[in-house]
Order: sequence, then C-alpha cells, then structure tokens
Amino acid sequence: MATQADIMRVEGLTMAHGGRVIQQGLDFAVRRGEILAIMGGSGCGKSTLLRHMIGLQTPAAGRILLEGADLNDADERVRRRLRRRLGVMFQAGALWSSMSVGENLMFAQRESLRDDDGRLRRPLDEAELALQARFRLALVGLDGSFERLPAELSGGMRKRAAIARALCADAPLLFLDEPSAGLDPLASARLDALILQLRAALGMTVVMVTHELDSLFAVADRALFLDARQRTMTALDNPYPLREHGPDEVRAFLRRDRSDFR
Ligand SMILES: Nc1ncnc2c1ncn2[C@@H]1O[C@H](COP(=O)(O)OP(=O)(O)OP(=O)(O)O)[C@@H](O)[C@H]1O
Repeated sequence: MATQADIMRVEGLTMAHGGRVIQQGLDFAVRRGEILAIMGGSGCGKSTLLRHMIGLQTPAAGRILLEGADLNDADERVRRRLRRRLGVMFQAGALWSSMSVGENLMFAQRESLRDDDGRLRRPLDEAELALQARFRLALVGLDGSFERLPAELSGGMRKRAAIARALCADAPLLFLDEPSAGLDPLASARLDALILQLRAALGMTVVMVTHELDSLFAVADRALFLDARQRTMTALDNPYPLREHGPDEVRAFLRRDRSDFR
C-alpha cells in the first residue's frame, strides 16, 4: 500500500543486464525523511538498483513510482521533470577537474534551472548563483573552497563537494553511491555526520549504497539487503534488530562474519 509517507515505491521490480536477471521480486518503499541503506555482497546488484531508482536504467519488469508518478513514463518531459526531483552523487563523486569547486556547483545549478524542454526557466543572475554555491559549500563544511580546483582537495573534501553539487538540484531525494568508499575512518565518520545534518537541516530523504558497517549503524534508519544467490531482497529493517534477528546471512554480514555471505 502506497502512503503519503512514501516518497518512492518500487513495485515488482526485475532488473536485468542483457537478458541476465540480476534481481527480481523487489517490492519496497522509501519513506519520506528516512535514510535507507542498500546493502549486500559484491555484485548482488546494489548499483544497478540505484541506477533504476534514478531512472538511468529501465526495469525488465515492474515499476518505480516517485511521488506516485512512474519514473519510466512514456513521455520524455514527464521523465525529465521527475528526475529533477532527484539529487545524485555517483561512486567516483567526480567533479569536473578543469573547473573550480564553485564553478562545478554553479554549472549544476544552471542545469537544474532548465524546464521540461531543456530551456532555462528564468534569466540567470550569476551573482545569485555564486551566492547559492557558497551557501551549499558552507553547508558541507567547505566554506573556503569555492576557488579551489578539485585536485587541490582531499578525498573526503571532494566527496563533500560532490554532495554539495548533488544538493544543487534542490531535490527532496538524495542518492549516494558508496559515499565513504576510499575514505579513512575519520573522514568517513565526518561524512556520516554530514548526511545526518543534511537530513536534519533540509529534511532530505537519503538512499545510499554502502559496504561500510560503521556507516550503516551510524546513519541508516533501515537497511535493504539484496542477495546475489537468491537474486532477490532478503531483509528490510533497522540494522540493529536485523543484526540480532535477521536471516542467517544478513546477521553474519552485520556481525562481520564474511565467510557466510557472498
Ligand atoms: N553494464 C553492465 N552490463 C552487463 N552486466 C552488468 C553491467 N553492470 C553490472 N553488471 C552485472 O550486474 C551485476 C550487479 O552489478 P552491480 O554493479 O549492480 O553490483 P553491486 O552490488 O553494486 O557490486 P559492488 O558492491 O561490487 O559495487 C554484476 O554481476 C555485474 O557484473
């Protein structure tokens, strides 16, 4: 049953690559304001699910509803409008290397101001764009980094800048693909704190793919587990009860007993 509390619904989703089914029978909702983690062993389909949830890949079967509307609607204009409701930080968190951090954000803001036909919705005031970019950088703790090139930032700072860029869409739903990958434990903990702050300050809903158990227990309201062998979801709940009472392989995963989980 869809409710107002659900911002997204995944219904009967089958995902396939070139005819090979990766996952099937996925049925779940993303609740407004929650932090939902997508978990599971390597290659089970986490990134593929994320790509479906942002409309970059089309379901082999089933559908994905964003605020009640089908993300794969036949009408391209509808799809574009829906995708503007999503902010995304991809795994590499790549920023355009030739632009300063501030210009990266301003570029993303310009794109977010286009209408369903790709035209700018209103004339742009560069000073206002720069101000907004500075505001978003301050929000992620990068106040002094507007003029710097991405190569001049640390890995953790680049992730923060990529999150700030994802916020430029002013979207209520933010997707993060392995935000802590490659970060040291301290930078990773700072990023967790930032995700919690964004939810508190902006009321965002966050869906994140992660391998990091520390991160999962620190930020996630619920964890969705995909299983590579069964090719479907095996659990969806708060990580703490899942660690105690979840299916065997999920408990093993959450207790770091990797031997029992592929
Ligand atoms: N473009 C593609 N074409 C064909 N198969 C693909 C493609 N992308 C992914 N796959 C396959 O789909 C399956 C799921 O891949 P996916 O990257 O979604 O897994 P994952 O859970 O995110 O993995 P990891 O944790 O290692 O990043 C894998 O078997 C992978 O080989």
